[in-house]
Amino acid sequence: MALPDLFLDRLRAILPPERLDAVLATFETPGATAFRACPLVAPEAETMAELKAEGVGFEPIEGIPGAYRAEDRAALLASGAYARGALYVQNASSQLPPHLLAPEAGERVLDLCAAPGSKTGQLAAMMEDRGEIVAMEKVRGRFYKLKANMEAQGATCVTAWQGDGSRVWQSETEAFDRVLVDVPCSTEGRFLADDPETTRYWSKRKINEMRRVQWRLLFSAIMALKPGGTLVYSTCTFAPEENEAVLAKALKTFGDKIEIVDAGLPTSGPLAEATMPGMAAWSGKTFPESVRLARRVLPDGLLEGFFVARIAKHASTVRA
Ligand SMILES: C[S@@+](CC[C@H](N)C(=O)[O-])C[C@H]1O[C@@H](n2cnc3c(N)ncnc32)[C@H](O)[C@@H]1O
Repeated sequence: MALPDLFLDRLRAILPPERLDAVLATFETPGATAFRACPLVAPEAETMAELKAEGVGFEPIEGIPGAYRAEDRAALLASGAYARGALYVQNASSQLPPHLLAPEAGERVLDLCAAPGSKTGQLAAMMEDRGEIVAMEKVRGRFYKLKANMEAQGATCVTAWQGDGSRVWQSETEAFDRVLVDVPCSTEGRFLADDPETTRYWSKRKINEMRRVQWRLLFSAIMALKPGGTLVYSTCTFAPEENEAVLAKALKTFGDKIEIVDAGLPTSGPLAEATMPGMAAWSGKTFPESVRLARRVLPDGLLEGFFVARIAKHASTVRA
């Protein structure tokens, strides 16, 4: 397997031994295609009926509301619904964070690292396009992609801002009901053994660089969240430095003003079987017990490798 040796060694230390072979097998072939309907473009029932009428096969994904698995990717992409923007191709794991965040219509929501807008569009649909989603993106080209995607998905409640999300809290202190922090990461969950491009920029140094960026973003997200609000932190990587260690730093910094709470994922069924709790320790460091409430999603050919955590903010983090 052409994956970096250091990555494989780390994975052996991260995963339970009985899960290792199944996870390694997923790096050999691209995963199945998952998608969701875009109800702000056309009602979901109409889109699914249209796909059926065209002979495009799909089945609902158990445990993830509104997520479907396509039988044949090419047929899905050739469908009328895809051409009209009535459906959006999005990995099943990537559809989890918006469900954990559970935004309600009328709320003010911050999507701190938003492009290309897969989760922003999903949030807007969950909010029935009512309220406001501020969607931030630092990289100019990706910001324009985000804007185009929101237009295509009929998400008029989204205000796209180009800028550095790690600074937004300075002007938007405790201003949002919910915050999604889907941080940039070392993307280990997307590695493919026969595609060197997927691992090209990976290194221990990259992990450490990402960890610093992620901490600044999570800090900003917590500061921008109203007391009483909910935040979801997610990555598509296995590295504990970018996952549990970032959460542990938040707990150390903010104490009992924040709390990691149960992620709220199903406790039985295929999704539950594909996940494991956050790690208790890594590299000689023990994490606070509540970090175990985060969930690691292990890739299984449908779900890609992911990490999700839900944080409740109990009190203001602004110093008097
Ligand atoms: C994992 S991707 C987000 C994917 C997106 N949430 C989605 O579901 O489509 C992380 C994004 O954060 C952006 N980013 C990196 N640093 C940032 C920063 N300081 N502020 C805001 N966005 C940033 C990256 O350019 C990238 O588009």
